[in-house]
Amino acid sequence: MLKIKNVSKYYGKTTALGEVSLRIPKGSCYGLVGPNGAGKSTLIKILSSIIHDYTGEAIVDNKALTHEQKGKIGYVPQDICLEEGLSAIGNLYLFGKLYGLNGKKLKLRALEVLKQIDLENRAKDKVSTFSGGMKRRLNIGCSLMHNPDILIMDEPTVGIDPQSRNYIFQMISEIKNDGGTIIYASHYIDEVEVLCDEVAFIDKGEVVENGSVDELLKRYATPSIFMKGNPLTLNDIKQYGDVSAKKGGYMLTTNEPLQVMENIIAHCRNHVIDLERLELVQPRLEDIFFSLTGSELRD
Ligand SMILES: Nc1ncnc2c1ncn2[C@@H]1O[C@H](COP(=O)(O)OP(=O)(O)OP(=O)(O)O)[C@@H](O)[C@H]1O
Repeated sequence: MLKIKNVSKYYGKTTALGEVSLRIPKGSCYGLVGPNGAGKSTLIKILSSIIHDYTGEAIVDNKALTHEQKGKIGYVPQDICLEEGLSAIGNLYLFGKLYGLNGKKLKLRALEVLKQIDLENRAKDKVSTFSGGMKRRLNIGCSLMHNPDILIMDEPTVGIDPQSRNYIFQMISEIKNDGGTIIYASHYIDEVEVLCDEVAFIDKGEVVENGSVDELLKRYATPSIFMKGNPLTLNDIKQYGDVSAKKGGYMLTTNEPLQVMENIIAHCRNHVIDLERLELVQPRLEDIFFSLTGSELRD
């Protein structure tokens, strides 16, 4: 379990984080979601012991985040941090040594990690010849060298191809299956929705909401129905819920979507309206974030 209690960090007059408290369960994939400048990287840098001048407490397995606890954490920075002139295995050796590995242990661990990041066939190639996605995978591999219990990833899929993105997702589910904890910061909320068990919404340095993804979806998202018909007008449907025009049709929110769908079908049949589309729209985390903060997540 990782706990953050009343953590604040200021840069001059800028509040990067204000009294943030979170509990991150062991073995979970925990999403930190917020727009650019929300404070995600600052929180991650505190947990990775890169930033020390903060107030509040960070606690790992019931102990304050000290040098000893630091070894339990792996950090994948937002910007790729590799030695371009070294090979993939050379970089893994370098980071492994920084974490205190050497000799046979270092070599064995590097081979394990190479397999995990699926770069065995490029082990001896220089990083400067790698694609952006391969560099991202190697960057993650470097942070796994000391076999951390908690892996913190800061926007790990920015600027990569879909194939590498899938590799990263696969890696995350394998780490989770092995009992590892992942903290995944992203402003790609669709990724968080797929990968994470729990999520914290961060905006302007504050946690505006947190909890299990399923629970938040249930708690906040009102079901919506999208419909399009010829000739379907606002007057035909406004009696069934809140309606807004969207994509050439109408979006209607209601707490009784199935009943309303039945009513609309009956109404269209009785009024000779050709109903071209009638769909239940799945609630999304992105809509919840927007309704709570008024902030958009995308660049
Ligand atoms: N070294 C710094 N000096 C001054 N202000 C900073 C510094 N680092 C971050 N900030 C400010 O702190 C706030 C939080 O930034 P942070 O990088 O933590 O956000 P973020 O959510 O990670 O955003 P992004 O996704 O763009 O990295 C922002 O207002 C940012 O401008």
